[in-house]
Amino acid sequence: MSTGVEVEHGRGDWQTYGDLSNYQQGKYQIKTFNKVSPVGLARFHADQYDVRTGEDEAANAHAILLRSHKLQEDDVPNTVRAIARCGAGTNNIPVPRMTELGIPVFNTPGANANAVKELVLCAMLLGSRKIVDGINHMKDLGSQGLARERVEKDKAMFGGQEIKGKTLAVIGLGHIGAMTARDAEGLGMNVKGYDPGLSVQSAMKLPRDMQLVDSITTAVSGADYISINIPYVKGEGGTHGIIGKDVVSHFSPNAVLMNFARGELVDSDAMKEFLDSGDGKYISDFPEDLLWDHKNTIILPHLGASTEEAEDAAASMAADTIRNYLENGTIKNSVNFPDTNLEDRPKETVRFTVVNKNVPGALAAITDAISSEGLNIVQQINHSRGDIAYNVCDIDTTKHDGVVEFKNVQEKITMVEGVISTRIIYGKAGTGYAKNIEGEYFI
Ligand SMILES: NC(=O)c1ccc[n+]([C@@H]2O[C@H](COP(=O)([O-])OP(=O)(O)OC[C@H]3O[C@@H](n4cnc5c(N)ncnc54)[C@H](O)[C@@H]3O)[C@@H](O)[C@H]2O)c1
Ligand SMILES: O=C(O)[C@H](O)COP(=O)(O)O
Repeated sequence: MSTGVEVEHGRGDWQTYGDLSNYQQGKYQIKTFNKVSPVGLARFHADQYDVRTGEDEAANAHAILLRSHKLQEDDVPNTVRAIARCGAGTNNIPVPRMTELGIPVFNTPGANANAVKELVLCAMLLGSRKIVDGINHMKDLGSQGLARERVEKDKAMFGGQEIKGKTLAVIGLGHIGAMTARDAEGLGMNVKGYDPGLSVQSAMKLPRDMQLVDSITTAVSGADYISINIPYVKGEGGTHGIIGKDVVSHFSPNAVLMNFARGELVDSDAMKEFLDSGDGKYISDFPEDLLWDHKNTIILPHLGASTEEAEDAAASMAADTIRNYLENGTIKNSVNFPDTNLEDRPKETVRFTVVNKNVPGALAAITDAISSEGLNIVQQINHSRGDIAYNVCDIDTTKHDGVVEFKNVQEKITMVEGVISTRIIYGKAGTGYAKNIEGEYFI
């Protein structure tokens, strides 16, 4: 990807940060937590990437890929440029802190939605027929040699209902909720849904006859089945315990709540009270202390996204996203950084990116520093989101024979008030990254 011109900049050794013994110059280092699909990891070509799946190998990583691992700040060395969640929920990542550190966090919208939807449909059937009780009963009978003798007689103990004609309420009509609503209608159910942030993309996937309502309580009132498919967000205005006493008080006595989103969305005390008082059911892939062994619950391991297809799709999307960021500076599907996509880098230019606090004057300081070194910006993009701003500039190298002196300009820009990090995306993979850490320059 070189233009033939040598760009003189810091080597990105990060010597300050300890052990370099496993650091291969010239390759991006990818650290994984959890078991990430090898199909996805294969997107990191071995000539440019070194993927580390072992424990204690985070030192000097350039990017992190993970699933549900609860990421701590200590897992994130200063060399890390980006983090990707192979999946939807990013509540296991300290996203606000990563934003402060200038690190984009990505997820993989929709990549595992079909898998979750299928498990929700399965849960609905588990909730309408006594399938689990029946299986356990047959095992008991079998172990006593009575299975064939009692099978017809005992079936009367396990009668159920059909889902056709029943009402399903879907809370959250994103990738999973919209698919669930559509397929439930296909199975002959009446569907209603609630989502104050419904996207156009999701709205287009909703079944034609579904009823959109304007509150959770309206959605759950009179519903036979309820599926919650929203993110878990801590703090004020968040979704912690959103299915609380007030909402549960609107449940029909026999309602089945399916929670394949996050355990913390449901207030366990309120749910237990509801389950104690009638025939309602709770089906989830998140075990909560008060609920996991209740007679009216069916609790699975966290299996929603655990299909081969979903694991491959989520890991592939995460790997492509990280590659696009590391190799081109492009941001897509970030939960804390603005979408940013500059046209392909023109020939004979060098790409330079800056992450800075979204404060007045930073952009001007960056462009001034570049022009004061006699360098010309050919194309540029600057986007912001909340407290963070991101710039990508392509800088002309044609007027420089041999060496373009970029070292000084990078240091100058990195040390501008409010700048967090800068990157020269050129030459050897993994080099050219500089950070302003509390007023000190690291490269
Ligand atoms: N069990 C699993 O393995 C598994 C797998 C994937 C996702 N999930 C969970 O499911 C959640 C949803 O996944 P998705 O892919 O559909 O995400 P998504 O972002 O496509 O959809 C989420 C939807 O919820 C809506 N929403 C947010 N807050 C809401 C509220 N208070 N009330 C109603 N709607 C609200 C949003 O507007 C959005 O449309 C994830 O955040 C994750 O926590 C679990
Ligand atoms: O948010 C998600 O995508 C799911 O909860 C899947 O989690 P997992 O990748 O750990 O199975």
